[in-house]
Amino acid sequence: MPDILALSTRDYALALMTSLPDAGAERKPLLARTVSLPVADLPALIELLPFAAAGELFSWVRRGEGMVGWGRAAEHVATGAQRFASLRSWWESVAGGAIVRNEVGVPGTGPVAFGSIAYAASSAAAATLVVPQVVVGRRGDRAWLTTMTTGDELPSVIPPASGSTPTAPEGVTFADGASSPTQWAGAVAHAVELITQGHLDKVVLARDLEVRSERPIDVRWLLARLAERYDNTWVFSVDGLVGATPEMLARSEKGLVTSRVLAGTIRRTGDDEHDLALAASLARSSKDLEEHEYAVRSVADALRPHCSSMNVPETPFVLHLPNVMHLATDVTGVLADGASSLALAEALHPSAAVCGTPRAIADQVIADLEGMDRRRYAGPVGWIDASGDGEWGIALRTGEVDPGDPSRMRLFAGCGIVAGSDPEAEVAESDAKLVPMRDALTQ
Ligand SMILES: C=C(O[C@@H]1C=C(C(=O)O)C=C[C@H]1O)C(=O)O
Repeated sequence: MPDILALSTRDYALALMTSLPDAGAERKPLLARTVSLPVADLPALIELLPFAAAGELFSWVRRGEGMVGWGRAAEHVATGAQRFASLRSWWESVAGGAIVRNEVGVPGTGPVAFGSIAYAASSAAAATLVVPQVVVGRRGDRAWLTTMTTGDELPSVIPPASGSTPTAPEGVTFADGASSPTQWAGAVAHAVELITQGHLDKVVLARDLEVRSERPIDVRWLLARLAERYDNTWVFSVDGLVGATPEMLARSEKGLVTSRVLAGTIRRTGDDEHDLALAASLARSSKDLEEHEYAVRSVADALRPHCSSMNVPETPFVLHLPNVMHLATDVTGVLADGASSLALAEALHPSAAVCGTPRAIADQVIADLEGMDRRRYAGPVGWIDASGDGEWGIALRTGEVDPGDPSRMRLFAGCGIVAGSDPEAEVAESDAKLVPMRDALTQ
């Protein structure tokens, strides 16, 4: 294994391509070493990412804190109904058998894996956990560097410097995905009918857009734009899935569990005074409050068996993002059964924020009306450490780089549909939710 931190970023990318661990390498124990880094001169985390293929770059960053990683020391892929269980048991054995030197000791240090999980058991997309070769993290006034390998020797550690300048996408075009906005409005109208007839209370319907660029998409460009503009979100990159999600499915840290539930949305106009009036109307809108209530209940019900005490606020607050505002509720609990963050994400997925109520009927309506595979959109995305602590957001405001053609991507966005939903307004809301990724690709 070459000394990866001593290489230029371009050489590094080449070295990476020629030194991926062979199939048998994962059977060796994972070696992980975390050292403290001086915070003072550390560049912004996303700026540290080297030039590499989309699937080799990892990010979980909010307001300059979090982690970035690159390379692959180990990985596990799973599909089907057992995908969560398969990832969990793989991680338990890898992290449990790891040889670790950790001089920092905060959540996210030591062995760590980034993951993203297909929304549906029937999806053609997989669920993956990837242990990067290098992770750099920052939290408050602490920063660290973790190197990991399943080979014999850890890469030698030198303080990281900024990677090369990311390249802007060029000649980007967008085309309808599985359905045109008009067809999708038809699906929404159909869903409203099913709800009015009493078949279900709420269903979340999504649509997709096909993106083509004249050159391979440099995900570092997208991450930097998203981080700069959406500081109320977690800016993620896992295995070519890139986005800025405002919704935290499950965070678990030292026995405290939190989940940020979003449902109920209004578009921003750009006029601050008008937006404040809209925020007030959102907080009073019975349609949005109803949609929100279903989502909060689904999260609280799924967390309760794992918690000794819980706090479920009765009234949501309004979360302001540059493109939209959401009704939001932060649910917290004290963990009673030692479930890992990934096990909690499994228990919570899919919440009514991305599926509906009742869940089984909503899932069937989604399968019948959406006419597409959500792949990893609306599935959990995040990270887990050796203690099981971690953060799993819902992969929203996101796009997936085509693994076979890095100049192509698919973007996704969806809306909660209830009895009072208007199909045209839902098309406009889904357009607003596509704005972060569209802008990152074009501006
Ligand atoms: C489904 C999405 O967003 C979800 C649906 C929301 C709504 O319908 O109001 C709000 C936030 C998210 O929970 C998406 O962004 O694609």
